[in-house]
Amino acid sequence: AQGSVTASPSQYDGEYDCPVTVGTPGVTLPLDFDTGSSDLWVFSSELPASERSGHAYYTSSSSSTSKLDSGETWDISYGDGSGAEGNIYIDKVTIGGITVTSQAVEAAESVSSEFVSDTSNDGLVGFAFDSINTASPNHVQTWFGNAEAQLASPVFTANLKKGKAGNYNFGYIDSSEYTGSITYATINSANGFWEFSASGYAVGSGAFSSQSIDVIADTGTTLIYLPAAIVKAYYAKVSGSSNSASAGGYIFPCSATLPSLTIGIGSYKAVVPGTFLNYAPNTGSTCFGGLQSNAGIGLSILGDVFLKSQFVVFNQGVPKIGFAPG
Ligand SMILES: O=C(CN1CCCCC1)Nc1ccc2c(c1)OCO2
Repeated sequence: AQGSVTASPSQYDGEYDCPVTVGTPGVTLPLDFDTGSSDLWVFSSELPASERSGHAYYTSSSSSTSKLDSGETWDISYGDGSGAEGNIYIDKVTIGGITVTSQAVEAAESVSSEFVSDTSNDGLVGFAFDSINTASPNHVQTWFGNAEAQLASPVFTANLKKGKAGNYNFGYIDSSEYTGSITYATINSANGFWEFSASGYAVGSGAFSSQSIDVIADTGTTLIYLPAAIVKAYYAKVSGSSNSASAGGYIFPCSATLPSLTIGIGSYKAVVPGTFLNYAPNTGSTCFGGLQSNAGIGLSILGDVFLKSQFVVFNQGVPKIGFAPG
């Protein structure tokens, strides 16, 4: 089997949400596909009504195929401080025409305010490695982990776009979605992430600095977070920029012309256009950068600002990750 699903950007490309059908009869929910985590969780009838407002949700008792995963709970916290927790049902989950008949569906009993107010999604699908799934006392498998048996190849691809719909494909690589050739990097999955070493960076037309940068590819994170020294070197080329405590990161005049950012993957030079690095308006005539320091995060993240400039192959078989111009 093979599948494909549309990925729709929220405002400012903050996240990319995809329709996922759960249970029988199916309820279709827009879920945030997140290669930085490994829980599939949904807003549910078990939430207080106040936390469900503005959201669609899963009601396990209305699904004839739902079965309580007795004794199992989940509780997740994300790097941005948001979180959710609840209990678990086994039910049918279909994405892009591919159905997993016995998927662990983590039903939310409580969600943090960030999720209540983010009405773009009604939960998440984690596409990282099973080792960081939060179900307890036993891990549950990701949807992709369960779907792999149906796929010709243990791959999914991300074809995210700036300001318009893109897609995720499962089980195949569509050569019409990229140009040139795909360059792969080996994945170190020891921390449960799609983690690899980038080979360096360049700012605009400047010299490429060859250095190993440990990064994760995370579709669930909006921005790019890199070591402070690299970020400082980037904004040194943006007149009027500053690292603003009140804004929570680097800002600059919205009229600024931003240089591109090149990230090396092996010998491949992945270029993020300067326009992608003006993320969104801040206050007044200042704008907030799509590249920010990783200080305090503990790792570097290639989030959507980077990923939407590329065609990305996530191969869980090896594991390896591939990039080509989108
Ligand atoms: O938390 C996330 C991603 N997370 C994915 C699930 C939805 C809520 C956002 N990313 C993230 C991770 C570390 C960070 C950060 C953001 O901001 C500063 O440090």
